[in-house]
Amino acid sequence: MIAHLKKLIKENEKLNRYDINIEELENNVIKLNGKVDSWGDVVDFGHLAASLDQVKGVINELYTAESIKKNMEKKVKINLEKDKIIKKTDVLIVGAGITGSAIARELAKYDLDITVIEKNSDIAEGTTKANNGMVHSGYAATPGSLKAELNVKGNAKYDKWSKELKFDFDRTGSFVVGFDEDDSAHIQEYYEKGEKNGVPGIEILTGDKAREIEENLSEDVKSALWTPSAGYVAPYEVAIALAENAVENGVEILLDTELIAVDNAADKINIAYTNQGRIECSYLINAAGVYADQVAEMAGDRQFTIHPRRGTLIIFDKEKAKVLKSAVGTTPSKHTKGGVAQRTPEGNPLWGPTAVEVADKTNTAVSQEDLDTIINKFTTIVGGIDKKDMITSFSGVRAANYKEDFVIEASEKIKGLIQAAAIQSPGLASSPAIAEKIVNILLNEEKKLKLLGRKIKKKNNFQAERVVNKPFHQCSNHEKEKLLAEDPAYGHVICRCENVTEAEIVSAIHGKIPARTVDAIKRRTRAGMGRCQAGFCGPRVVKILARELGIDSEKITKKGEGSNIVNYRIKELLFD
Ligand SMILES: O=P(O)(O)OC[C@H](O)CO
Repeated sequence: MIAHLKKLIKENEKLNRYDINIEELENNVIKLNGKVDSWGDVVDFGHLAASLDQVKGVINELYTAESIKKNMEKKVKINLEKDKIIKKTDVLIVGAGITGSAIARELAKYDLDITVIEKNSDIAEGTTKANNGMVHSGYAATPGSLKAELNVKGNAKYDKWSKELKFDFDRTGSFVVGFDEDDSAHIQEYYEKGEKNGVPGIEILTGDKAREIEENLSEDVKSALWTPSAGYVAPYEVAIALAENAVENGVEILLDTELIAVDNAADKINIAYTNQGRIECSYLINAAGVYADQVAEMAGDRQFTIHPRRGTLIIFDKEKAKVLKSAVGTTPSKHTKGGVAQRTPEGNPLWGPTAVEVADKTNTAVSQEDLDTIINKFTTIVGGIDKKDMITSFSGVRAANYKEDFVIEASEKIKGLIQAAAIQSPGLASSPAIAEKIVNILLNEEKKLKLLGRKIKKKNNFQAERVVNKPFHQCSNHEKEKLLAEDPAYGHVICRCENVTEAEIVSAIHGKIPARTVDAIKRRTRAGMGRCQAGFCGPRVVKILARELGIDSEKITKKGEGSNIVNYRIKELLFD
């Protein structure tokens, strides 16, 4: 393997993007020789020192570039043979996570034809769904960075977003707590950064003062950074709300549609080849999350590498909703600003994430070590919650780059390519401001390049308010009676933990962005998110999906191709 890497390194002309001396690089790779059995080992070694970290970046890039090239050659050939044109569009957004959805909705304010492609079967199915939902205040970002600029701006826009798009947002404030002098130094550093970044109301409190706000904080907490502007949301709910509102304003979203190659002849974006056929477009916005480096490579201008960083989260029973009012974070540790104990807007305590570098972008495993790290860290900070209150755990993968800052820019090399990449924390908080920045970049690029050749005007019929039904269990008795008279399926409770009715599930299946998988139903209605974790409602949801989509239950999946739930039937599903 080492010999192969060395050959690749020598052949590759792009190494200077890391300012790496080839000799030094080779020496470092040689140092790894004999100690490396697997790709995972390379990753571990890669984090021993900064120079080795760079080695890992280059190795990662070389491998990615090589495999993309091979895949593209293979897939484009197949696709060109089909030569099917799906559509022509002004702007193609790749990726329907929080970033892509926010950009789509912001661009929908303009007189543009906009298409979003998402390789997964639903919105927010990648990194977004496993985000902890923290709308950070902005104390951790390095002043002068894009993260610093966009975090504070984005955070301030959440009240308006929440009102217009009708998602839950709790601006509860957040702490970073300290136990000793080391922690105090970190808190002081965060305070100074926060002040420079313009975080409103930031202050350092004594432990006692912090306990006046958050009574279950450990007596051992001696000091705390307090930022009242922090809050939390359900990240998938925000992404779906944005995407639905984008659709309400004319955006087309194509799910299960994967970018496989880009025609960039004459150094400009011309055609995006997908697994469904080709899309002709003038602009391509890369919001592809952990795959953004691969998309940039396909589009012809890759200046960054995404190295996946896994984070595990634990969710606890809603019975423990009252344990914390605000979000309580810790001081930084390797690869993370610290992790947080907080609540979801529905009241489930949520702890994490961990931060573990992984080689594979699809590695969302949960290890016992991850779980122990979270439990050990937060049980020393907050009282009143125990392991037995856990209802689920899961992992997501952050889209980290080596600069540890967002990449938000127009390509200088490929006309029409705009990057919204390396969006890791505080990406969720920053997303309203990221979307605005991308729109400004696109408007400026068009003025300069005239790829569309017309003036882009603001629409006067943009509908900012999302049309969405209130959950049935939150309706007044009068509203419930009215709904029941219209549709008796509101009287049929499918998810008993979260009080979700059959009518709501059916409505999600036929919604603006149809929910066609069990997880998509869960993200829109909360069916399966409760204490029993779909033990009761799971099979019933499968049956309703099969009926409404007119397909066999064996074809129903948890989250798209390859995740079928029922293998074969030995008898009919009898329950109702
Ligand atoms: O661990 P970090 O620094 O990537 O942050 C992740 C989450 O935003 C913490 O709330």
